[in-house]
Amino acid sequence: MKISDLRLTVIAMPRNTGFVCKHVIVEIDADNGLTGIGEMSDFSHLPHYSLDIQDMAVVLKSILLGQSPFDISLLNKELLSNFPETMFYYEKGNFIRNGIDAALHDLCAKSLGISVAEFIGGRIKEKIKVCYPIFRHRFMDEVEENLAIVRERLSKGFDTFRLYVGKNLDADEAFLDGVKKEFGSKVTIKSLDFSHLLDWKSALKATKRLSQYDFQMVESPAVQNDFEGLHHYRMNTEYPVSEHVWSFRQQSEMIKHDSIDIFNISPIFIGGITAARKAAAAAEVAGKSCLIGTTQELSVGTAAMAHLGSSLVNLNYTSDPTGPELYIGDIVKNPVQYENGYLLVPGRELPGLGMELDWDQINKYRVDDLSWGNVSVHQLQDRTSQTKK
Ligand SMILES: O=C(O)C(=O)C[C@@H](O)[C@H](O)C(=O)O
Ligand SMILES: [Mg+2]
Ligand SMILES: [Mg+2]
Repeated sequence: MKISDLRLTVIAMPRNTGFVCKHVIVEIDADNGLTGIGEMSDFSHLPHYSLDIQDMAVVLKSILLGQSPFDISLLNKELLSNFPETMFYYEKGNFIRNGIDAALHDLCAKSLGISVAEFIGGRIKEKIKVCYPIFRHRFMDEVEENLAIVRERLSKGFDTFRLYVGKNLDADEAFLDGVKKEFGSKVTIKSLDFSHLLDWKSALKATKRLSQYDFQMVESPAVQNDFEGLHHYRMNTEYPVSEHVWSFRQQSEMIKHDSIDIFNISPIFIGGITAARKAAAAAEVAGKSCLIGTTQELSVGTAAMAHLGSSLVNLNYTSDPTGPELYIGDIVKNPVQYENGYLLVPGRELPGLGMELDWDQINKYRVDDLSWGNVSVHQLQDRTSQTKK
């Protein structure tokens, strides 16, 4: 089997909040008639750093055409030399490699008639516990809106939430207080996510203030790449600490500095299923836990994470992928399913990722390019359509 063609389609998909995220659907054709699909998800981070989609297709074709899709290691090596890692969380080269790597996995597994989970080592679980995100409060009047989201999502089976914090601690506290009073033990707060907004000492002070409420762990409580700061934070708190993995150098520094307890691994931020498996194995060898993070993918990207999570031995904390629940639409005929707060892994009987593109939906949301226009810093950081200053 040889790769014969590649297509990239840009989708602009609004979230329920109105905030629009751009994603790229990847299709890789093989000379036996099969097509593998993947997703480069959520280019809305760093909106002013925009990529030329036509140019990207030309470069990717020059790397992939004529190659065997089974040469995944070789192709990843080649992709990495063209779209290298940087030490930055939202580096878009990782997004590009992720979409291609997922499509290669889909294509190879389809050609073998097996699911991606079986292709990468088999299934340990058939469903993955996930939590619903509550985006960062900037104003007190957002507290009631966010409590209403908890109410609505709880009625749909999501009993675990994560909270982005650190911009308005009065509002963070009021929200946690509201959750405790209204929902008590029916609702679990998995994590407080500081998203690198505060230095470790300020994050520690904020954590102490919020620790009168129950939460399981704390994410990104230091500025990016402050490995020692994370270690100091960790040594001064009783909560497990998690951090995203965005480069192997960064992961190795976090291991060396014993910075964290849990690696938040998402294929999008480390550059694919292949890289994510490597990161999970490194975590396992270092005696650390994992969870599957998210950029808020559509169903193709989320299915890839479900297959990955299904095969990991050290996935022992609640994971984050809830993208398909956040957007107003999707691009497949059979979106991934959530049940009682779990993401269901597409079944063994479905070859590849188990997703089928829906061209009516794609044509509804497709746009020409990845250019972004005017998005404010707070919209970017807080993932909201809110324009109030
Ligand atoms: O844990 C995180 O950090 C995220 O989920 C990042 C978010 O900004 C996410 O990428 C989103 O787009 O909402
Ligand atoms: Mg995070
Ligand atoms: Mg995102």
